[in-house]
Amino acid sequence: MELLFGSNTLITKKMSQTVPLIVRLLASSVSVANRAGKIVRDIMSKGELGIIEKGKDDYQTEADRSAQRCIISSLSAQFPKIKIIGEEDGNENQTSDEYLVLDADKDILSLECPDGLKEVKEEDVVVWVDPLDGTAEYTQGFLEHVTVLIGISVNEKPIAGVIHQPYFKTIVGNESKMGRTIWGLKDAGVGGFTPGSPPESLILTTTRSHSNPLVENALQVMKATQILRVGGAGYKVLQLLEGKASIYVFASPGCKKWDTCAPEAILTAAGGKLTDILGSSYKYGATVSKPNKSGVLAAVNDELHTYAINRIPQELKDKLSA
Ligand SMILES: Nc1ncnc2c1ncn2[C@@H]1O[C@H](COP(=O)(O)O)[C@@H](OP(=O)(O)O)[C@H]1O
Ligand SMILES: [Mg+2]
Ligand SMILES: [Mg+2]
Ligand SMILES: [Mg+2]
Repeated sequence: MELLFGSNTLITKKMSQTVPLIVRLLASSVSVANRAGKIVRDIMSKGELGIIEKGKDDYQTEADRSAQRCIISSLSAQFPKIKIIGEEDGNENQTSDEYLVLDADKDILSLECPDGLKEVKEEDVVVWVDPLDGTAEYTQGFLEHVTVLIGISVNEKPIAGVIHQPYFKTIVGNESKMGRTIWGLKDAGVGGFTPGSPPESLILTTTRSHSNPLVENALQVMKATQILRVGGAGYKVLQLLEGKASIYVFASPGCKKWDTCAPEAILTAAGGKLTDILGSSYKYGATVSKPNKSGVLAAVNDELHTYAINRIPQELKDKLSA
């Protein structure tokens, strides 16, 4: 009787406690990323991509626009004071009831919030949204490279994030399920996939569609046994998380804060590191410049990250220093 009374009290106490903002925001981000992934698939199935050329080798499709509208409408409806920055211009203030998602993932809601994040307020948070990472690959049919990225930063640092893969196929019995969502939270861990150990030999991952002589130079000096060339910052960091590659090298401007915020948060939560090619961390506050001018260098652990930084020639570092 005493035991029953004790556990009931505990349950009541737990339910009456409110879930911290960061956990609620991550749980909502997981739900909305799933919906954005469905939008990305539906637009591809209809076949009307509505491609716009934003710049050289830089495209936007109806999927980028609609997925961003879904994510920004849904998160701003629930967290009105949070600053949300999305890749696609002219979309920030557009809200749409059609795509409104007000659910929050139940498993994430039950995560224990790390002590240092329990008191975070909406005003301290900036969310970076890449509604479709790997647009070039999306238009060319390399659909498994495509991800939806929602990165959560607090006081300029990426502390949580979601990478959703709309085209990841899981076979359950006779049925196949499309899409999976990977998440990470600083000091709490990562989930949604099976982490893999780094490969035995040095395997690099890099851009498939935005290479240039600087990018190639940085790859050559690493003395790797293999170089994987795939689309999207999200997909490349997933390859690190899954043990398919150990270093992501991109010695070029081109990636922006929305490309790296979510991947950096998840990689860091898993024990890895993402910086520019000089080894300095990017900041993710509301007023920072959007381009990652000094490239991207990410590794599964500190040792491999240091190895890579040390191999980049000083001349190349000078060329890319901001
Ligand atoms: N030279 C460049 N010009 C424009 N965008 C670039 C770029 N280099 C990289 N990016 C952006 O960085 C992300 C990862 O690039 P990559 O696949 O080449 O590694 C892509 O995001 P989006 O697909 O979301 O635009 C891509 O557009
Ligand atoms: Mg783009
Ligand atoms: Mg991107
Ligand atoms: Mg994009």
